[in-house]
Amino acid sequence: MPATDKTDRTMTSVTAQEALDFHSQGRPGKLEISPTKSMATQRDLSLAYSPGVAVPVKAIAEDPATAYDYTTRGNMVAVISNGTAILGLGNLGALASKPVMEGKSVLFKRFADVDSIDLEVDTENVDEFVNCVRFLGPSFGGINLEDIRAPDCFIIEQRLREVMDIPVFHDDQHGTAIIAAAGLINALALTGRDFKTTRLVCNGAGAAAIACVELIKAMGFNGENVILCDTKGVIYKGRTDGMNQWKSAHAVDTDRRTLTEALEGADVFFGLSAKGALSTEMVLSMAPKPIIFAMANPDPEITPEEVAHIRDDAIVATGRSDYPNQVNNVLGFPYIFRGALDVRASTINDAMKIAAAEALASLAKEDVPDDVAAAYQGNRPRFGPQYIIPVPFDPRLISAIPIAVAKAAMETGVARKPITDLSDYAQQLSARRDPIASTLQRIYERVRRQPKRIVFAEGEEVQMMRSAIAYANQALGTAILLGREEQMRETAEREGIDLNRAGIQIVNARLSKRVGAYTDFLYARLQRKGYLFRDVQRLINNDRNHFAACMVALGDADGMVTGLTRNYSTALEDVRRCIDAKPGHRVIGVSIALCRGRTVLVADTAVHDMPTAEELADIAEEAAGLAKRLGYVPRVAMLAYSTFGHPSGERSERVREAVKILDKRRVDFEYDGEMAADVALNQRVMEQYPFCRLSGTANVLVMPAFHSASISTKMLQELGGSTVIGPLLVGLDKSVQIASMSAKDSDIVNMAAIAAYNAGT
Ligand SMILES: NC(=O)C1=CN([C@@H]2O[C@H](COP(=O)(O)OP(=O)(O)OC[C@H]3O[C@@H](n4cnc5c(N)ncnc54)[C@H](OP(=O)(O)O)[C@@H]3O)[C@@H](O)[C@H]2O)C=CC1
Ligand SMILES: CC(=O)C(=O)O
Ligand SMILES: [Mg+2]
Repeated sequence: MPATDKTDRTMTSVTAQEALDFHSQGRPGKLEISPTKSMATQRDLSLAYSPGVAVPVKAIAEDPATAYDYTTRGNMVAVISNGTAILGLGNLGALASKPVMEGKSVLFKRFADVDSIDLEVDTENVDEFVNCVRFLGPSFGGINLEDIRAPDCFIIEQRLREVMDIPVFHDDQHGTAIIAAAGLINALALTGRDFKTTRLVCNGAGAAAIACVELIKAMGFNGENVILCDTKGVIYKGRTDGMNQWKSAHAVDTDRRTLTEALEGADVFFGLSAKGALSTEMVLSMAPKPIIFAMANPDPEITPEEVAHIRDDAIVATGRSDYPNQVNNVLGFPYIFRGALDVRASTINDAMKIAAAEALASLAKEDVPDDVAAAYQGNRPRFGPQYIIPVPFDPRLISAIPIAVAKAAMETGVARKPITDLSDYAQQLSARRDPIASTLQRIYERVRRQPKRIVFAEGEEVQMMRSAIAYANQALGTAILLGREEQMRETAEREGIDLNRAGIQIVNARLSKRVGAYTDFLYARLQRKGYLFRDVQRLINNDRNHFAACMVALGDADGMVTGLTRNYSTALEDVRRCIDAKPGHRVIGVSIALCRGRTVLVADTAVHDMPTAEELADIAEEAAGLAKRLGYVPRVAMLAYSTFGHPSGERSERVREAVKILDKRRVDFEYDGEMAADVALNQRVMEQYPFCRLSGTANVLVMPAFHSASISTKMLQELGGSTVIGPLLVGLDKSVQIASMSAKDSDIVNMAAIAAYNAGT
């Protein structure tokens, strides 16, 4: 079990009890199988099973490649172990390895949307193991071998690769090697070293260690400068005790015999052995600025605290997520298989591994988005000794790594289904990570074709600056940051943000030549609403929401985003002083909730407290309009606590009345109600009302009042695991979006993109 002390960690560790509770609570274990096709009706059954299923059976028999079209094969990986080297815990058997293998399967899904199942094979006999696995090819697009001890793992992998026509990848070997190589590239760069002259000692000469050493040598590391050690000490030329052919291949001419001797003056330590194998004395004897990758799991060869206690010039990495610099194969296997599956690669070769390592290393050098900063509990990491490698929750991994792997597969001729449009592939990859992406993808794409000028009203806020940079970087248009330039530049300098790039414009309201025009414009609107000229002057000079909204109103910007420093309704009031509703429209808020692959729009989540029947009908029209603009065919449910008159009550009457109003208006979208949420969202429940006019479950939910809208979307987010975007402002004459005060920079960029999209692409 991981230690429970919390000294100087970036993240809290876990207790043994917490780990057991986590695994036993609810449904025991960590995964379940869920169908991808509806099984609601007799017809579904006929299609999914007999007789319908016979059709794809025959098609696959005729052309085996169609298995990728009609079955799960193309996205399904088996995680297979016999439990002979479970993490660094040793040989605890196949059954005991199951929590780790279930874990790997879950990580495949979570990080790269690869479906996966764990298979524990209860034999230590190499032939039996190979014979068990070799016939499983038809079920899977790839085989991930895990926690099988050396040297058995080398023989098993080699033999399976020979007889199977799908990638067979021993993760402890190659996954680990890829991540360690990526970390090494960056640690060498940070300490001014190179592959030719650096001296490396690797403790452990098993699966992970041999693969790490082989990969870095394949990448150009000088083999003469690498010493391997195992439980018997240094692996030197001529040693006979405890040797095998894989160790012999890396034996060197040296008179050093122990790990202690080997490490004297060494630049790099790779630990792929066991807890506590590296002593502080050994660390003291290493060269200046030593690089120490203590990768044994769950407990490293030495802890970062122990190293920090004796020297302050070391770069330290471990395999754990509760220290900085996690060098762990979780950063690799999900994405490597993603890329390999997507081109139907027949194997995962060295070129694909090196491409993955290089892509990972480069990513660590880029500016870090909010989601990653959150994984560091708010301490935004910057490339340096404490951040040489991205963290597993880095949302950029899903697009960066698979694409590098897929390209390398195509270049080396092992891709059976090459990808022609890589930019389209990059978008598909992002969409896999987060269902929001597929909804937003279209918006981003359209904005890119017609870029827009968006004013980021709270330009002095760091998140606004980061979002503006991201907006400009993604070629969405010009990001106008509103605020005092000097302040902004100071903050930017401190935060390492580069404002001197194309697509960024800074506007200081006080120095702007447009102050007069904005003041006149706003005074004309407000003079009969109790505002004196100098009140309006003050609003324009001192209040960035008013200035920004006037910029948009008078065409100096196409859209605006705000919300970080004021609550939603205050920001909306600011904007409404400057911008009206679009003629014939009503301003409302619509939230988009994405859950388990389903998207629903919920309205009104921002403006109307207790809408009248007339207002509810307007809300339905506005929300349906947004749904159409987002590419959905709206099916609007007018929600209430009752369904079609039962139980009756005064509050539901307003909703019923709204349906009648929509009838009179002859609107051109599907709607019905009043109905309860389960009727709207569950096909089987809806079928109990055969007269219901919705052709399927609702994708637009009009709530009877603001409180139910707000409460239900927040519950969806907190309890239902939904991602909720918005509320998006709909119905304004000009394009404005208000982010929530807790918005991350990625949320703000989304809001800015939506503002740009609404500005008339
Ligand atoms: N961070 C990561 O992503 C990963 C970390 N690992 C970690 O690496 C370690 C090894 O795993 P793996 O290669 O799969 O296991 P193997 O069983 O294949 O290899 C273990 C190797 O470690 C050596 N060893 C064990 N204890 C010591 C010690 N005290 N001093 C020197 N050498 C020792 C063994 O020596 P001998 O040959 O003499 O028996 C053997 O060469 C584990 O702790 C595992 O958790 C593994 C994969 C990924
Ligand atoms: C991380 C991993 O695969 C291991 O420690 O075995
Ligand atoms: Mg492992």
